[in-house]
Amino acid sequence: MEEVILEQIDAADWVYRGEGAANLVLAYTGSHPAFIGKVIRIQKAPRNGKRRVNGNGQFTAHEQLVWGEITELMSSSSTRENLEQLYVKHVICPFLGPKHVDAGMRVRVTKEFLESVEKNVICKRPAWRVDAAQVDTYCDSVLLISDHSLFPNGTLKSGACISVEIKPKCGFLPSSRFIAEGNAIKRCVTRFEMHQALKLHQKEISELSRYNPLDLFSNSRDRICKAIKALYATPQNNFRVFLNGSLIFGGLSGSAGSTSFVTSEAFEDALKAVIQADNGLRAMSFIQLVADAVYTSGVLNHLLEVQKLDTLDIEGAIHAYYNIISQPCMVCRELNENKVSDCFTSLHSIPLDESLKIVKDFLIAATAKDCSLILCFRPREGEDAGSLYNNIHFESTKQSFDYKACFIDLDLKPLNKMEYYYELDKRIVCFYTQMMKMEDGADKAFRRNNYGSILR
Ligand SMILES: O=P(O)(O)O[C@@H]1[C@@H](OP(=O)(O)O)[C@H](OP(=O)(O)O)[C@H](O)[C@H](OP(=O)(O)O)[C@H]1OP(=O)(O)O
Ligand SMILES: Nc1ncnc2c1ncn2[C@@H]1O[C@H](COP(=O)(O)OP(=O)(O)OP(=O)(O)O)[C@@H](O)[C@H]1O
Ligand SMILES: [Zn+2]
Repeated sequence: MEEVILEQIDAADWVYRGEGAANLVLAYTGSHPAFIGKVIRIQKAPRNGKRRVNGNGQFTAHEQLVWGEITELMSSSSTRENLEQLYVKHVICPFLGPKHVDAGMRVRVTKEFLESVEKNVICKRPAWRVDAAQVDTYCDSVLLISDHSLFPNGTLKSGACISVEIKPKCGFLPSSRFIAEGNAIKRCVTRFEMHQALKLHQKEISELSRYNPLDLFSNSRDRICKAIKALYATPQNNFRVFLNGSLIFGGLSGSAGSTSFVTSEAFEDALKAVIQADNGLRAMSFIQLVADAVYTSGVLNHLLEVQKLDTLDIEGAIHAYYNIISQPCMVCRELNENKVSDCFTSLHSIPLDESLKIVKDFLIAATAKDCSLILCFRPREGEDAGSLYNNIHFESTKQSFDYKACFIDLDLKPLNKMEYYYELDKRIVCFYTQMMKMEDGADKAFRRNNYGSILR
């Protein structure tokens, strides 16, 4: 195909779909065959002038060591943007399968295209996202990927299409021997639950989520359903629903508050287009449908395997990181000399390739702990044995759906985030442990007072 360059005149065909901290995502509304059914992912630049810790430019020398053995990543004369795409294609895709991952392709854009897009979508963007970052108009390409909230070649005649986006986060409890005794709580309380407590304290969320990732990854139909119900009740940034590509549930580009009566009524109404159930039953039917698809597709089993590449936990991997950057280990330095356990000392004497593997696997797992899954459904009319898609028969509404499952936001995590990961982990665990102690203390005081009053 002749190379297409997106220019100022093309900007009007791209409409706001959503955004995260790093990228702005636009859906195509025009008629160019190369772009129908696609979205573009445009990199943002923070307004405070600081580069994101994800960084731009190329791999650092230490990153070249970590990723060096994956020749496909090294052989390019690439920019960071190309590397991101090659990382999805050559590192993540083999784990999750090409059916569930679209690495996309880079498309060249002019500065005027990006400036025009920025102007067109500004009114759709949440104010806090606008304040935080703008389109990086110095990029000369954007990533073109399939619009996973639609079916390719879908026409309006082929019926409505409903998709759900789930950010499942980490689905297992770590069991690494490097976890300090004082942090043993990590072995029995999920990272998600502990992080919620800190987020609430920092007012990043207004209520604790009811979602437990262990339920979603449990492989049990009932527990998966429990997880989807919890995501529906407290969606935050973990759950959204789109109808024909338009948001009908959850927070666009950020966190949503807990589901109110009004929100659930509106959702119930929007579901009319796809779920053939009585009013009041559609949302529950939809939740069941999503749970069935998660269960039968088994896609989360693959994701969990990738997450579990993090075998040592950040408390172990951080030492390997210092080996790679050839600097004194700040973690061991902070522990006073007789407290540095033998297992840390032994980690500092492993061969370099072992350290590289530990950190590489940790970073791949970090991608898998932060990505999202989009499940997209369309009602199937009549028998279509030739369909490319999985089929699910939904007994409670007597409907059949085609569905597909794709992962998005499979970004490469920068090596220089390792210290941040260590610090964040410490903060999360510390806050949670303190909170438990205080609750325990308050509980004891409560019991003391009550027994006291009973005795009196
Ligand atoms: O550290 P976490 O678990 O809070 O994850 C971050 C996410 O927070 P959340 O899912 O809300 O807890 C965070 O999501 P939000 O921006 O809060 O929606 C990002 O996905 C961040 O990744 P990156 O810095 O954009 O590459 C994520 O950072 P990574 O840890 O994946 O690098
Ligand atoms: N291929 C896609 N198909 C449909 N919708 C998409 C696609 N990619 C992204 N989106 C939508 O755009 C939103 C933002 O995309 P994405 O998560 O990739 O941004 P990000 O800036 O990388 O996020 P983060 O804050 O996690 O770094 C998603 O939450 C999703 O709703
Ligand atoms: Zn160390």
